[in-house]
Amino acid sequence: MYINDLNLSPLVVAEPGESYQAGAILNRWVEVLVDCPGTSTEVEKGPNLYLYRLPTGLEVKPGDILNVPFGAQHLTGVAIRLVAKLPADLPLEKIRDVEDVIQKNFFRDSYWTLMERVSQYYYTQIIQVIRTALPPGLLGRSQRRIRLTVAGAAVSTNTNINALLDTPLMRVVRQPYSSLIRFYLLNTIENDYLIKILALLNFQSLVTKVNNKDAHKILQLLQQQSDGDYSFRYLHNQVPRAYQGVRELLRRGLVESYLEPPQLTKPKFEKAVTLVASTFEPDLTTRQREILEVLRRRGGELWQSELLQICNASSSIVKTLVQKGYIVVEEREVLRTEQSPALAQDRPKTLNAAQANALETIQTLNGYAQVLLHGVTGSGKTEVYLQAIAPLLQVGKSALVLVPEIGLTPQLTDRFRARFGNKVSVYHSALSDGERYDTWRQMLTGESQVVIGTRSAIFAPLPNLGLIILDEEHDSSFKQDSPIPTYHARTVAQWRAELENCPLVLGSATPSLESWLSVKEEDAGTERRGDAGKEGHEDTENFSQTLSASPRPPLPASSYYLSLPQRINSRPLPPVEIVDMREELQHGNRSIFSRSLQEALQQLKERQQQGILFIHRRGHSTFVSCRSCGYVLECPYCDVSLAYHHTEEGAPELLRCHYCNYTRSHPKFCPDCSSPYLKFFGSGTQKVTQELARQFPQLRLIRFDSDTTRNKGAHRTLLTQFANGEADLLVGTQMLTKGLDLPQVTLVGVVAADGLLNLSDYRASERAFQTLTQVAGRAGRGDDPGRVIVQTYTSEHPVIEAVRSHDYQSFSQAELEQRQALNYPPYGRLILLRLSSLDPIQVQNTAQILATALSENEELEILGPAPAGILRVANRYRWQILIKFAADELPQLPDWEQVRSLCPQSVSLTIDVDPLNIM
Ligand SMILES: Nc1ncnc2c1ncn2[C@@H]1O[C@H](COP(=O)(O)OP(=O)(O)OP(=O)(O)O)[C@@H](O)[C@H]1O
Ligand SMILES: [Zn+2]
Ligand SMILES: [Zn+2]
Repeated sequence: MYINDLNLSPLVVAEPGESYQAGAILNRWVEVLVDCPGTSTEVEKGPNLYLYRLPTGLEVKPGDILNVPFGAQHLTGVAIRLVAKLPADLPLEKIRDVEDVIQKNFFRDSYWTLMERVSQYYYTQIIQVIRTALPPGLLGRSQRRIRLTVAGAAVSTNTNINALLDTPLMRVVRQPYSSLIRFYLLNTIENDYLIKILALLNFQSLVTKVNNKDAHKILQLLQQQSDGDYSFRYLHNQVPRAYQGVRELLRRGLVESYLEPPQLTKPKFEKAVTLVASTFEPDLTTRQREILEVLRRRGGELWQSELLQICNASSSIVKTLVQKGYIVVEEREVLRTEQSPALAQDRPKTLNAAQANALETIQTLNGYAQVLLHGVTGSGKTEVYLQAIAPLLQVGKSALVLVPEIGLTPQLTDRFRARFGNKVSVYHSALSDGERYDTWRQMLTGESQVVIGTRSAIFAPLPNLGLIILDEEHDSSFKQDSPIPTYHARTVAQWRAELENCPLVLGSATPSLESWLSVKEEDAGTERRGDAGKEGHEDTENFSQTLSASPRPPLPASSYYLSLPQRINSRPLPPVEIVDMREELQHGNRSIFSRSLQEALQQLKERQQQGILFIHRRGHSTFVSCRSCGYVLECPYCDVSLAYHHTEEGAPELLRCHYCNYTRSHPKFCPDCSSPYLKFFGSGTQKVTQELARQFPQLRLIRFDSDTTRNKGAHRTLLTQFANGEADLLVGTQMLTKGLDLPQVTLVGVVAADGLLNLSDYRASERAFQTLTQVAGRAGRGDDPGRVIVQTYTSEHPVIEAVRSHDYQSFSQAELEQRQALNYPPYGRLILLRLSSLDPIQVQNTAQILATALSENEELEILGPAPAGILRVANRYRWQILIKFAADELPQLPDWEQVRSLCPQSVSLTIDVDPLNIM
């Protein structure tokens, strides 16, 4: 954070009145958003919004990050709006001064507007949106610190130049940064040197000029501390009016204030060794020369730890070389961005006609537009993304690529890294806080780059966005169910593309019905939404102007439909065989594997090919019950049965709740009737792998589910093992269905499709079709033809038929007709109110009261209140109300604050806009 400190707090603090802008400033007050709810004496303007005065000489603009006093604390906040005139009734003396500008222009206008749209559309306070967008813990928990400047240190040490060279500031200045920054810093030193000398000459008079008693106390405290550095809070505790004292010292240039990022997210420093001598003199021992040679061969610069490791040397030899003047050792910041193994450089492929056409269309787009790239599995969508991004990087722009799950990022990121090298960074919630923080700061530099990330990466603060891509755009993991805001990354991406005026590419083999309908309607020339043209870019001077405006879905962009109807090299899509498990039973096959699948598994080994087995559930079995009395083992906190988990021979047998993670040991006897005959029902990944091991001992297996991929890097390790041929069969859940591109996989088996089909959700069919098509699409991507076997007890289901015939069009046609008839999305819109409480009666009553109040609005269709699909989870009782309305005419929506006020304290309410899970 040091660099920023230098930029943020000027080394020389201007005397009041000296500022050339002083006269021009009319707006003397500013509304500041702080991340601190609750009561304080500050003048409140709205939720988390407080009014402050701008001290003379301090220039503040909306979007700056500020430091403000708040009660007895100091907080970080965002400047929202400048205010020229105050209402007459405001007690002026209650308004406190802004302390300082921490970072200028942090939220650019378009970024801020994005925050506001998310806040309005998802009925979430803006501070919650900001929390979602920033790396964890960046706002609010930052600590303001005060330290002596060079002049301050001179005053304190009252000694010579040498002492000055060891002040915190000088240490900062001596940090090795890029040559440009270094140049800047060196210049600063020169100036500073003058100040320093002046300070030395002058210090007595400087001190006498400080005529504030508290300031003197603070100076003393800082002098006694070896680094000359304290948190403001500490000073505040020690000195009654620390606030004024610090201001005085700041004004005199004796101290400077800086913001220390949260503990978790401090920059990481390591020692770097740089070769500074060009010739090696005879004063060197052979060993020393050896080390210098290594350094030279590696380009003259290495981390010290690396150098020592390569040379198998100790740090004392480095010290000697420093003393002899051959090398310098400096502390340097290491960015904790996710590392990947070195990759062979990859060249753009020659596109086939459909790819070339798609690329050309994308490249001719100028500004905001939406492209649906509908390409069957293995049609080369990723290659189109890569080639669309390449020219953008050439002109200094950046690209944002969103992917559904971390499970598939290693392979995808490798492909991007092989093409674009270290211009690629990864951003998702499985990174450590430090990694997230550093990756995020890397984005702020504005260098052209590619960011690949999951849902929340849609908020990546890339300044020069040239393209946004959502890969597998239909995937439901782009939607956040909780916590609030319950945003959908696709919706946010549409706003963002509009605000940044860049194209948005939605890629999928099985587009969501939302995206499909929007291109179909564009085709038919119909306008779906009536409010086009209402909005240009927001007024940028005034941040909060839209705070009260009504929320709106993204504007229709000019949209394009691009199709990649064939696989690369005209490879056929794999034939899909449907096996009716009822018939298997009739033929006396009681195994969980049909005869077809057994035969195919048998052949795998013989043909030296690989297969993927998809199971809907992790764990062993869905439930355990007693054969004697029928008792089912259930979670004591949720209304669900416990799943049996048994990882391997000798491991403890456990029962686990998949909702709240409650875990207990597997009982030997029925808790109800003490019978020893407990039976497992349903099959999860564990049971299937056990069964496989029994029936096909020759097959080597890898289990890939959330149990086996919990550790960091596990996804990559398991997938690499499989890709290297260390196993014959990959057995896993949902997370292996997407994006895997392994040419040697010829067989895909779906153990039981029924778990996907029989969900009581209006989206169940769509989701089942998408999942099964994606899984099937993993087979036959190489030279050997693929084969897919889907086992089911309901072979007549229309989804099964559509998957068999690879027929997206007629499936979505039929599905859309049903949705339209019932006014479900994408025709109608939904808002789901989720209520929960520890008190079963109160939550039910509240739900009833809310539903009654809401039904007064005739434009809304109210469904419910109804208990949630699983009434009790983690001891909380859950009820819900579904609100349905027409998408094209936004009705007068309820006043959510009023709705909230109907909820007693013990009942919590979440408003889920455009919910995907309504079970
Ligand atoms: N023009 C091309 N010539 C040769 N090979 C190509 C070409 N385009 C893509 N490929 C290769 O074809 C394979 C499939 O491409 P890719 O993974 O991009 O498909 P996809 O459409 O993204 O698939 P899915 O949606 O199923 O994940 C990859 O191995 C890719 O390197
Ligand atoms: Zn029993
Ligand atoms: Zn539970």
